[in-house]
Amino acid sequence: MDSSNQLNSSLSGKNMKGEIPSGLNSMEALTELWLDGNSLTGQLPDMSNLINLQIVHLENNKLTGSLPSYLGSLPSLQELHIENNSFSGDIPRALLTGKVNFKYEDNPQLHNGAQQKRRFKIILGTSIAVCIAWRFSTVTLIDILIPVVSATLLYPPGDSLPISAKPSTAYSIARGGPFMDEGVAYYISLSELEIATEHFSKKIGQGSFGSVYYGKMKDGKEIAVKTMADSSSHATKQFVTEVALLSRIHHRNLVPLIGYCEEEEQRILVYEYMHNGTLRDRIHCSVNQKPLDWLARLQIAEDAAKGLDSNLPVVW
Ligand SMILES: Nc1ncnc2c1ncn2[C@@H]1O[C@H](COP(=O)(O)OP(=O)(O)OP(=O)(O)O)[C@@H](O)[C@H]1O
Repeated sequence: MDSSNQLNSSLSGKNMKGEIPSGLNSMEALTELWLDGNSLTGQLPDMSNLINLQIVHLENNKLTGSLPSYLGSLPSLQELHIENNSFSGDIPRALLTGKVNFKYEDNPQLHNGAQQKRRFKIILGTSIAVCIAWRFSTVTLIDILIPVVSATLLYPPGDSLPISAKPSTAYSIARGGPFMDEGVAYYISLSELEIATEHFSKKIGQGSFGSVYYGKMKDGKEIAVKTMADSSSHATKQFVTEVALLSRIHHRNLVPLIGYCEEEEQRILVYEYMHNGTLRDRIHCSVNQKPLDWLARLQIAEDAAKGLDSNLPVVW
């Protein structure tokens, strides 16, 4: 993951089995996909939305099916390696122009349309020569056979149609910006917070800012209340910056700040309560939940990267 909101997945040689999940297509920030040296099966999922994809390594798997023609039109694609799989059908011509570093050896059922055409031309030449020689020696079925053979050779079955210049509709989908212009953190009185947290009785965590408590507002909204233990100038600055920034910035990948409190030497931040535990717990499977699959982990990395997008000032 780099600072320019890019994501690459390096899952080479991880002994992965099964199909490449179709959810991959929603990871538009993906720039590199390394899945080589696994035991992946099935067809390629739709990847037509991955307009930032530059490098794809799928070699040494058990993938089947044909190569979709949009692959040759992915605007950022520079490298595509699919050697030693079981792909079949014709290779999209756009992948053979040299623009993409394309490696496809050891896919016995995969055909290079251009080479196949040359082979047909040679066969056509030979057939005509044989026919002419035969024509001079006999007048049996030749008059019928020549038009049939020519027609078959000029339009070989399976020769792919020219690729449409029309771009995939996926590229033209308008996407909204990362900011949502709604909600501003508001002031919550200490007495209100004491009621909501039952006098700060349910501690749910501890961070560098201070202790975090569970609470429930009068309207039933569940909250995480961060109390500031440190009264140093650095902590004060952090508090002021966090309130100022998070009041303005709402992003679907950032926990929403609901309100704040500054009373009787107390500095408190009130966030929306997140039910699914911490990311750390989920990643390390320390909660009683099913382990996350690699796609979910990749999605989390992408969402975290979006939250840290360079357009947002970050408080460390
Ligand atoms: N919005 C929330 N919903 C549910 N639990 C939360 C929430 N915010 C914090 N917690 C709990 O409180 C703990 C401490 O959170 P906090 O954000 O203060 O620190 P941190 O992110 O763990 O570390 P740091 O203070 O260094 O950023 C978390 O690990 C989590 O268990």
